[in-house]
Amino acid sequence: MGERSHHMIKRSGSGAKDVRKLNRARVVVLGHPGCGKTALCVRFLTRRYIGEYEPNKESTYTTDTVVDGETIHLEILDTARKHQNEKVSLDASIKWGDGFIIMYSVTDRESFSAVKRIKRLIDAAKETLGIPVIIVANKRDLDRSRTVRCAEGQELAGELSCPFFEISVADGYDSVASVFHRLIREVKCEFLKHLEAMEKRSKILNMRNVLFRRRRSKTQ
Ligand SMILES: Nc1nc2c(ncn2[C@@H]2O[C@H](COP(=O)(O)OP(=O)(O)OP(=O)(O)O)[C@@H](O)[C@H]2O)c(=O)[nH]1
Repeated sequence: MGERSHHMIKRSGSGAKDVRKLNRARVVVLGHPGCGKTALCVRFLTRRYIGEYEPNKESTYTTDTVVDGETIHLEILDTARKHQNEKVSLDASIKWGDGFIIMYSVTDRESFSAVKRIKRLIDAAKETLGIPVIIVANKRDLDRSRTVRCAEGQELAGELSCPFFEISVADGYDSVASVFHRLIREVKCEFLKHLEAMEKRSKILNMRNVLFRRRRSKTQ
């Protein structure tokens, strides 16, 4: 996985099995303008739904949340409209993140079409497989104005191998929390895979060093 320097790993006392714990994670919320990114972040942070937000505003929020009994410190980047067309700054935001929410509105086909493009940007910027990405369809309360069927969202998510949620930020907090918690679980899972790969690599290097030293002592 990408840069992991900001993560802290807690280890238990001597003799006990090491406990690897992800203490912090960075989440980036991406999506076409007006799909509800700020509403999603504010709902998660405050449990409240506020109808209108300043558009085009990029914000970073921090919060502590408990997932599966473990507290995790989250930094959440709510990307702004300008970013959707500015590849360089979007790249920087993507490199910063550990996990991603790509959002669209079920009332806006254009926002649905943007999902694939955004996913490609994430894959290109991270240059590695297994980046945790969740696709979120929002505004399901506006069923009469719906232009994207739930099945289309599910199909797209399947194609991109991402978990999928269809929610209404306006309607409640629980589904919003489920999105963030699922993403944190995915980030944790990738983090552990990354640790295991590093440990395996260091074991192989150690073995090579031991063999090398043995061979040298024999020839001396
Ligand atoms: N009916 C309904 N409206 C919503 C929902 N979520 C957000 N909205 C409304 O959609 C509009 C845009 O929401 P924002 O959260 O500002 O969207 P954004 O993606 O942050 O927009 P930009 O900052 O312009 O990129 C606001 O008027 C919200 O009140 C929802 O679940 N249902």
